[in-house]
Order: sequence, then C-alpha cells, then structure tokens
Amino acid sequence: MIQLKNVSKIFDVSGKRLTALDNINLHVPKGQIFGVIGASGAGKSTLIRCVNLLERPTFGEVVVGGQELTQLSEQELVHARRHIGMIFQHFNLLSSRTVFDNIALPLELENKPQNIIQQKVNELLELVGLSDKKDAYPANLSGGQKQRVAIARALASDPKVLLCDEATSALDPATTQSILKLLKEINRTLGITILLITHEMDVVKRICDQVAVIDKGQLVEQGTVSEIFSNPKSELAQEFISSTFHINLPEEYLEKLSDSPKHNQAWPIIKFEFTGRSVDAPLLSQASKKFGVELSILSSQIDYAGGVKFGFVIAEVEGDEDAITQTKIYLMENNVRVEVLGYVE
Ligand SMILES: Nc1ncnc2c1ncn2[C@@H]1O[C@H](COP(=O)(O)OP(=O)(O)OP(=O)(O)O)[C@@H](O)[C@H]1O
Repeated sequence: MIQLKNVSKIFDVSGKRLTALDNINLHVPKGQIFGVIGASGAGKSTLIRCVNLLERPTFGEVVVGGQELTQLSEQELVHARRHIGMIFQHFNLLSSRTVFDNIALPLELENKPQNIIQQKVNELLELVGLSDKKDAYPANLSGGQKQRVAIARALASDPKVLLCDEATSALDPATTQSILKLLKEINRTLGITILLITHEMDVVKRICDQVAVIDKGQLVEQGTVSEIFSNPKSELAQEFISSTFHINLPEEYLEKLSDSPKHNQAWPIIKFEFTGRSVDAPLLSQASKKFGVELSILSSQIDYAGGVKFGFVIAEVEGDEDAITQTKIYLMENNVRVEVLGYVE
C-alpha cells in the first residue's frame, strides 16, 4: 500500500548538506499497522512527511496505493492526498471551529452537499465516541478528545492510509492506551493501512504488525513485531525493547551497589534479558546446577509482543569467579543478554 524506494532527503542548512533520510526502502502492506521507531533527530518526521509529500524527497520514489506521488502534478497530488489522512502530536485543530466544524472541514473543501456532511460527521463523531461534544471548541477538550477529533477529521475523506506523527506523545499513559485502541479498531474495522512514527517501543508493542528502526536517517532493522522482539539484531532495537521494561532494583541494593568488586566476597548483580528464542528454556536453573552458582532473583518481568514472550531477570549471583564466568558464557551462548549492573558485598 505504501512503498518508499531508495528515498533520500537532503536539507541545505546554511550551505551545508544534512542527510535526514539516507536511501530508505520500506514497504507497508495493505491493512497493516507499521511502526517506525527512532530517537530524536533520527529522521522519523521527515520520513512520514515524505509519504504524502509534505516533504519532497531529494531522491527516490514514493508509491501510495499504486500511484507514484513524485510524478504527479500539483492538482493530481491534492487529489491523491485525500486518500492519505494524517494526525499529529499536537492535533492541529482549528481553535475557532467547533468539533463538528473541524471534522466537516475536509468535506467542505471537497464541496460535499450539507446533508452528506451532516450524516458523515455524525457517523464519525459516533465512531470516535464524541457525539456529545459536537458543539464544543477545542480549547474545552482534553488532549485525548482533541486527538479523537483529529482522527475523525482525518477519516472524513475516507482515506486508505492514515499517517500518525507521534500521535500519542503528548498524552498521558491511560489516554495513550485509549487512542491506540481506537487506531487498532479503525485499522481492523475500516481496513485502513496505518503508518506511525514513535520513539516509544510500547506503542509498537501494543498495536503494530511490523516495525522498522531508524537511526541517523537509515533503516537499521525491520521485520514483524514478533521477529524483532524475539531476535533483535541491532543494538538500537535491543535498547528500545529494554526501554519497555520498568526495571526496579530494591532501594537497599541500589545503595550498596559498587562498580567493581571490593573483595572476593562481593557478588555481581546481573541483568539477564530473554527474548523469544531463550525465554521458554529453564536456562537459569540449568546454569545454576551446571556451574554450582546460587541465583537470588531481585526483580523480573515477562511481557508479550506480537505473540512472543520476552523479559528480564535481575539476580544476585553467588559462586566462585570461574563458575560465574562460565554461567555468563553459557547464558550468552543461549541467546540471553547478560549485563553486570554492579557488585554487592
Ligand atoms: N526543514 C528542515 N530543514 C533543515 N533540517 C531539517 C528540517 N527538518 C528536519 N531537519 C533535520 O533532519 C534531521 C531529522 O529530523 P526529523 O525531524 O525528521 O527527526 P525526528 O526523528 O522526527 O526527531 P524528533 O523525534 O525530535 O521530532 C534532524 O537533524 C533535523 O534537524
């Protein structure tokens, strides 16, 4: 449904070339929710803005619904954009218009008759759960309600594609969940293909079918959510996955933790990260038996994404130095990421 072929975007910043996108190739199949994740400045906004040519790529092709957009005339582009809805982090509503009139705007621009506009807007209000707010002004709505209005407005022209530019970044966690649920519902019931950009792996985990990781303008990894969560290849993908855990060490351990062992009765506190390839095997108890080490679990969490289980365990590991080294090697050989957080006496 969406294809970016060898897309590059180079900005001229005070006479210097800044490569914001570097030879991006991306395919979003029809009916999927596809997430692009990256840190600040990685090129996410530039990428999503290239899909509806709000930003024109310096090189490459942008194909949406079989149409190569860079080849279209201005007028053809206006028409093509009607099938590409977009929502933004800060909603971009018109403050002087009511909720109803904000949603009606795209239909007015298409010169639709009043009765059609009335019917369509009322249906959309129902869909996003805001029928009782139709006469309110944006200033009197919560962030989540504003995003619902923006979603309804984006759907008014019956788009085939919805682009979401950090759509939940300005919202609190509970509102984020409700907006993600609505996006999923829209995807499943209306069959709209969704491309979203985010810096939060939680968003990807909740609703995406596929994900691509962008770093310094390049796509460093892409695949299904279950593939990436079960076998992340890049360090960056691994870091984003780790960021979905809320790791807590007990306060008393944090106070006692030192960077290096002060004497030979200091035990390492180790974080073991499991992915889909390692989480189901009883690797910790195997290692404990095999090498004679004691593992006291201090914190752990298991989660699911794309049908794959993943998680971490933080444990104090007691044993002689050799046995602890063997344990670490054994676990790493079995696809467990091992990180020594520090030492306690
Ligand atoms: N219009 C522009 N003119 C010049 N440079 C730009 C322009 N837009 C973006 N850039 C630069 O391109 C790079 C990518 O920016 P972009 O906004 O796409 O990143 P991002 O991943 O969306 O970041 P953030 O999450 O902080 O919004 C940055 O170095 C940015 O400064």
